[in-house]
Amino acid sequence: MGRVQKKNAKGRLDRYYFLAKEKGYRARSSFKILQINEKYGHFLEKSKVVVDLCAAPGSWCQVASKLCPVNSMIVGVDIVSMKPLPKCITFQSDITTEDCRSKLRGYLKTWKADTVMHDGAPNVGLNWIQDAYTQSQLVLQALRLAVEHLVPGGTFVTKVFRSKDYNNLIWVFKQLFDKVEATKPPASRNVSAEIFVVCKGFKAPQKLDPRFLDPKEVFEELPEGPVNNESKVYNPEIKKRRRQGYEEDDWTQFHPMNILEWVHQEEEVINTLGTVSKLEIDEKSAEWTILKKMKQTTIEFYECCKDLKVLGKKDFRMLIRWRKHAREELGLLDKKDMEKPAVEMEELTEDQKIDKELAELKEKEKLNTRRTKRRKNEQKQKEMQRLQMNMLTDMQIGMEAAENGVESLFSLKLAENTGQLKDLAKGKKSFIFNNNDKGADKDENNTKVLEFDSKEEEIDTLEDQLSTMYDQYKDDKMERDARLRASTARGDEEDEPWEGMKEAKTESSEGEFESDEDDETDSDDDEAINKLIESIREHKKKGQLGSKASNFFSDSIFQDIDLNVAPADGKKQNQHDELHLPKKIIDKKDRKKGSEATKKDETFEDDDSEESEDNEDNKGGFQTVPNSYHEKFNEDEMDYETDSDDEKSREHHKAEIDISSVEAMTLAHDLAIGKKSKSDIVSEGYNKYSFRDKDGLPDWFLEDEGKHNKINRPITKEAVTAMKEKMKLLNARPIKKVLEAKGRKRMRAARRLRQIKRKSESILEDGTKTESDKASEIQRVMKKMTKKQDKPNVTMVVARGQNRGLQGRPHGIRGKYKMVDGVMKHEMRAQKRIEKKNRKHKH
Ligand SMILES: C[S@@+](CC[C@H](N)C(=O)[O-])C[C@H]1O[C@@H](n2cnc3c(N)ncnc32)[C@H](O)[C@@H]1O
Repeated sequence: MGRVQKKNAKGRLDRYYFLAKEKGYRARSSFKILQINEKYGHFLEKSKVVVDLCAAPGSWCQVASKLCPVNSMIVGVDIVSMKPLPKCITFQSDITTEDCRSKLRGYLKTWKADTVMHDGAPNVGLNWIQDAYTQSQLVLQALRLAVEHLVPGGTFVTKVFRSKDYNNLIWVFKQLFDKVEATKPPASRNVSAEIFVVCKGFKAPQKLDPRFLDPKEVFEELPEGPVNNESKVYNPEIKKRRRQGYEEDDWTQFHPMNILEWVHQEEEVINTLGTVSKLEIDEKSAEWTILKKMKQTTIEFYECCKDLKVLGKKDFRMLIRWRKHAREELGLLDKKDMEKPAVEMEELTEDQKIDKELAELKEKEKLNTRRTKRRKNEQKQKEMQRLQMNMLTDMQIGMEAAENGVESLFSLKLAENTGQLKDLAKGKKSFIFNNNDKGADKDENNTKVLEFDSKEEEIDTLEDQLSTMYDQYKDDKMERDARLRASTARGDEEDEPWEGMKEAKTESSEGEFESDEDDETDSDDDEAINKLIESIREHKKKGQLGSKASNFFSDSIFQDIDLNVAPADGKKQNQHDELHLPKKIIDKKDRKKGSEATKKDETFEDDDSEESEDNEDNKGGFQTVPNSYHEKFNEDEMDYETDSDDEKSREHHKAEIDISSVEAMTLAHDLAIGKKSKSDIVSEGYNKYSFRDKDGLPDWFLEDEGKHNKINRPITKEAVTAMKEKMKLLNARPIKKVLEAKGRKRMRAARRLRQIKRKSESILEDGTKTESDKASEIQRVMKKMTKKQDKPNVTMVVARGQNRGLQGRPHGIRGKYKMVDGVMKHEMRAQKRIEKKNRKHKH
């Protein structure tokens, strides 16, 4: 039993009191209904109409308004006046009167309540008899109102007190509800005799026997019979119908008894506990000084003695055990105990001992298997949760490995069992443990041990495993992450800032650069270029090019290239046969023949010059063809006429270029002001990361390295400012809502126009009217349809005094109205006054 609270002023200031203050509830009893609601299936959350009987000061109403669905109707009534509550209707009335019934009916109208709550307690106090009687009456009245207003299946929560009428009331509740349960929420003080009864599933009988709600019938006295108080101790909630009323000359319900008297008592010991309210302790008595020292005389024992009415079975057992020890201490052993012959334990035979041990072992084994099963289940559950919550990160790799192996990929326990732990400790990793290898030997733990002949083989296998796991991890990640899927499909470099000219990933391109440097034949160059284009096309087909690269290669000149891979033997063919350049460009080239002003691409300057020397007509070599995209960056380097198509194409590129990072902006600035040239960018591409030896490195390693091994590009203040401006502009764009509203406005205007048209047409078709009539009618229609509709006048109403918190239309108000607080109305009036004054001054 927990600590018993004191029922004095200080005792009331318990944690619920402070909690209620903190949460803004008007009374600590709010927690009672909160706890009841929690325990009995959150019925408030499902209630659209709630009636709170005896609601003052209103904390239950507050809870209801918080938990019930939005726009629920909460009606509270109390005999005393209540401060208005937001979202609640409250009124003052005695729930036992006809006035209350009719008012309630008036508020609920045709609605039926899902929940009726009653926390009534008579206000008289001091007089126990009067209290108990009026309380039971109040409960019956509350039940009457509940029966009148509850929906079938509805819930009724009421407070009852431990009294003679308790069982009778419970019996009545059971006739009217499917499920009736008594509860004492933790927020209800132990010192209080209040109990809450939760009745669920209102049966809503067609006809109700009036005797159910008649106090005279319900609380009718039963013929006297023997009282079994003992049963009250061990089964306080016994469902027997006993209507005995109050005992003769017993007008109180509070019966204290001296504890020593009970200890000395020989008969009816347990029965006494059923009748007594409190066991009083006389601290001065000599016997108590002995009993006080017993280890059984605990703080809990003291607390239990204070109020026997609120004790449970466990507490009564503790009291009875304490009495036995007390009697032993005082030398008052029970006669029965004295008479009882001591039971001697017979020695077990050998067979019996073995049987017992066996049974114990079996039990242990059972427990063990149960425990392992439970652990496995728990692990599975965790795993499921991880999956559901998308918590699978790189850690997953290790987790999956743990699932594959006995315990993990590197099971030290297993190494210990096989005697290899020492070698491992020395750093000799010449073995791993794997469950999946079929050819491996099985050790006693049903685990296969793989021994490797050489270190290399071991490393290879490990790498294979890691690569497979990494692939699987990537697949899983792609499956889960749609964004990742999309970005992979677009190409991984999508969001990366400009990194300079990247080393081509394909073997062919790598070879190409090398062959360039080695100064090999032109045919080799051509072949390599063809391969490069081919590989680009393949990438494009697979959608593996980044958006910038896609933009670049989507230029029309690339579409027209007819790839014809040059023969590897190096035989030179006509350049036009090998690589068909777009006709447009060839024409331009032809037109340019003989012109000395041809400027060449800086990057391939040497090659081009060589070629021009070799072949004047540019027939023998590959010609770098300028396109509009290049022109944008280096217009003065290009020398060809621009026609309208080129203009369009240039515009198209301009529109598509989106500088999305400060680095890119810096680069763009540098290019624009001539601080950087194209060749600078190309040479920047050759950085310390460009020629890394990637041979044989696993994908996961390269990918991870790619994320971090990047050149730190300088950024300028101007670029940062430009980016900020760009973002500002982006932010300044109207939000979706505004755009939608504008769209709606336009739609309405179009609809009006259509209507005007339709009406005008019908007017025009009317043969009975003159032309002038028709014209004036059309004008009228147009005026009517385009007229701005005046906003309806809204009357501001301030509710003062008793009217505060009143629901519904205020008396004497017509048309649209709005409830406002006084301050707002005053302020608005003042504002209008000032405006009027200003207008006058201006005139
Ligand atoms: C314990 S309080 C209720 C507290 C309320 N549930 C809350 O949390 O704020 C008991 C209330 O019952 C009211 N009461 C007692 N007899 C009543 C009656 N006949 N009709 C209406 N209310 C009554 C008292 O006025 C008192 O406010």
